[in-house]
Amino acid sequence: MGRLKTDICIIGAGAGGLSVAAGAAQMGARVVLIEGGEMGGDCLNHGCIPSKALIAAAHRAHLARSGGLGIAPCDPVVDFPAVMAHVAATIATIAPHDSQQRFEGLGVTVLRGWARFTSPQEVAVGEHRIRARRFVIATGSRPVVPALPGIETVPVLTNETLFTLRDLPRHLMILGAGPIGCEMAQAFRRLGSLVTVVEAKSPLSREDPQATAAVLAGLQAEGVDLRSGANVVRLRDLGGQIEAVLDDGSVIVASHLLAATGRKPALDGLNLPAARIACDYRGIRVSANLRSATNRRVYAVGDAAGQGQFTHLAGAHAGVVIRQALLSLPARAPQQVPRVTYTDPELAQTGMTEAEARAIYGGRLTVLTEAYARNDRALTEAAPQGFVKVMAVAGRPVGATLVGPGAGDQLALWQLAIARRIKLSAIAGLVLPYPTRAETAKRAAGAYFSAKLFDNPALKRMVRLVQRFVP
Ligand SMILES: Cc1cc2nc3c(=O)[nH]c(=O)nc-3n(C[C@H](O)[C@H](O)[C@H](O)COP(=O)(O)OP(=O)(O)OC[C@H]3O[C@@H](n4cnc5c(N)ncnc54)[C@H](O)[C@@H]3O)c2cc1C
Ligand SMILES: NC(=O)c1ccc[n+]([C@@H]2O[C@H](COP(=O)([O-])OP(=O)(O)OC[C@H]3O[C@@H](n4cnc5c(N)ncnc54)[C@H](O)[C@@H]3O)[C@@H](O)[C@H]2O)c1
Repeated sequence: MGRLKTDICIIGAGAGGLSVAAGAAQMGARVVLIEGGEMGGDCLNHGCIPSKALIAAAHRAHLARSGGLGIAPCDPVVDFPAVMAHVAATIATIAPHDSQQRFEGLGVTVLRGWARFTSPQEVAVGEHRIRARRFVIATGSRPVVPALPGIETVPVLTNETLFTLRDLPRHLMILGAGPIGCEMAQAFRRLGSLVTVVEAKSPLSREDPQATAAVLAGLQAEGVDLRSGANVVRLRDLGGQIEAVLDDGSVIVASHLLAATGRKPALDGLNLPAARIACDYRGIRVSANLRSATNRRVYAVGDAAGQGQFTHLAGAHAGVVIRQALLSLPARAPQQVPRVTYTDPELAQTGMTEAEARAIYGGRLTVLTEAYARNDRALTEAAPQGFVKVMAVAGRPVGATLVGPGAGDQLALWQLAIARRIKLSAIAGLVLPYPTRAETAKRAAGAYFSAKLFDNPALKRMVRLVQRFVP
């Protein structure tokens, strides 16, 4: 049995754990990193990377099928095994960055196995016992499969198995229209599957309703059969087919079933009581600095910290832990976390939605909406759908909602502006390259001032006065 003493012991080598490990090791700390599954965690192996690689292939098929701008549409031949080979190759290209070899090269001790606490200051993995000054729980989350009558009798795909498919589903039924459900519905539809989505409540319910409507209109126009406010009351295996009976009496018969009904923190098996670490359904109970409320040696990052499920949030959490655990500096988890749903059109959000801002600021809120239909680049592409909506208070943005191609990339400007409290006047005054979709940001910001500038009798009088005297 190996007994190890270290400065930091990290459980989970996904986005959060790897970022803490890389930062801590390169700053001179002794680091033990424990991974029970695959290095790289969910994002690399079963999440962001395979889903976005699949979405990219589906986008190509969609472009070919759409034609337009003088290009005749065609019925693309989708070679699904080749599409999945692209997905696997993308993972393989990125994997070395997250590999055991790379981390050992950085001086990290990497142990493969499932970790469990044996006491408030010790973790066991296989034959090893690790005592550490600080522990970081970075164990991520797992898909929740709903306990529907008959679900145990049918094969259920989750994100952990979806990307191992070798044959294109003839008819994919998806439970849940959150980001996973919507992204995968559109991708599989574009690749040629029939797709039915059953959503118990409302699709993308966190998002701005106007933005959601634009995304859903796109999905439905492409043939995704979306059943909102519908519940599956019974599932049955018809021998190679899956039958779902909904609460309105309708019946769906599909070849495949994907559960995209949310995720719960992966804390089972950690034996948290042995370390006096409190948790709830969201994750480890942590303070604003991500430290366990009940065991001060312990931090949680990423999905396990229960503050949101995004790779960039896990990365930001890692920085918060490193500041405190290595440098003894204060730090807090970020409050303003952007999110993007990678449908076409993309839906990107940072800061407050209109509804959130209105609830807080009431009449002080100004909402500035700028449609891409007024953007020259969008018009050259004959893709005028979507808009930028900016929530502004006292001359500064407090939220931004973007819908359209590349909305996620264009969100960066608003993320910075809101985080750094940059004034709308600064954005309106930017010189941006023409023609770009980013100009929509400048126009939206400019709209805050245009009424004051162009419909202002006092200003008009002043301009006329000045004009009388200038030579
Ligand atoms: C289909 C899908 C698409 C997504 N797309 C996006 C996206 O586009 N953008 C985005 O920002 N986010 C996306 N996400 C979310 C993103 O994948 C997660 O938020 C991110 O992976 C969380 O990182 P993490 O480090 O907290 O956990 P993970 O990456 O899940 O890593 C946790 C690791 O801990 C290991 N582990 C767990 N328990 C133990 C234990 N007891 N002992 C040892 N090891 C353990 C696991 O094996 C795993 O490798 C997506 C998720 C899914 C499912
Ligand atoms: N682009 C991205 O950044 C991205 C992409 C995918 C996933 N993620 C992360 O992963 C998390 C999980 O995604 P998700 O889409 O699985 O979860 P989610 O919780 O966001 O959405 C799940 C949906 O399933 C519905 N639902 C729950 N039980 C149901 C049932 N029995 N029948 C029908 N519908 C049911 C819910 O009402 C909800 O709309 C997200 O919250 C997000 O943080 C991010």
